Amino acid sequence: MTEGTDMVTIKVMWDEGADRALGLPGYATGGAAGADLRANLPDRGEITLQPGARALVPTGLRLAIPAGYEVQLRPRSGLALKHGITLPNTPGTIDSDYRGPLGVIVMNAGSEPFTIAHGDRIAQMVVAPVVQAALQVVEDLDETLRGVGGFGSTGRR
Ligand SMILES: O=c1ccn([C@H]2C[C@H](O)[C@@H](COP(=O)(O)OP(=O)(O)OP(=O)(O)O)O2)c(=O)[nH]1
Repeated sequence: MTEGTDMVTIKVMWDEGADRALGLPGYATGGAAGADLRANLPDRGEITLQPGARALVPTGLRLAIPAGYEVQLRPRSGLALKHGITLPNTPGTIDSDYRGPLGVIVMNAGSEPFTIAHGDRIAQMVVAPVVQAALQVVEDLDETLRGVGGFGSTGRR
């Protein structure tokens, strides 16, 4: 644990048939925000994504995230830059009350086929606090400098 970094305990259960030898997601450095998730493909061995294709890649894990937190699934920048590998739903949302298999939706936005092998680090998980909104209907909203301007209303530069 790095000094200054908050820590929360997340209970993890291995999925049936998952390869436990891959180990739990790990933080590469003391200051890393994300723990890398590995493709857990003991039966299939690998998945090849053609350009533009996507697949649900199992991690072999189930989580019990404490109430008040979520897990976000994010792409790895190296895979994104070198191969165009991304997550179409980034950041993927893992709810604190979800107990099913943790899957990563991986998409090949590159121009070459890309093969994900068993044990490859395909994405990263970031733990974040959650705030829920109490939505309240009113007839007027307060005035602001921006007002209704949006979608580029402040210009390009
Ligand atoms: O990349 C993802 C996204 C979601 N999930 C799981 C955990 C999450 O808690 C659940 C539901 O996700 P989400 O709310 O994004 O999906 P939905 O399409 O709105 O489905 P639902 O009606 O089940 O909420 O699916 C994953 O395993 N990987």
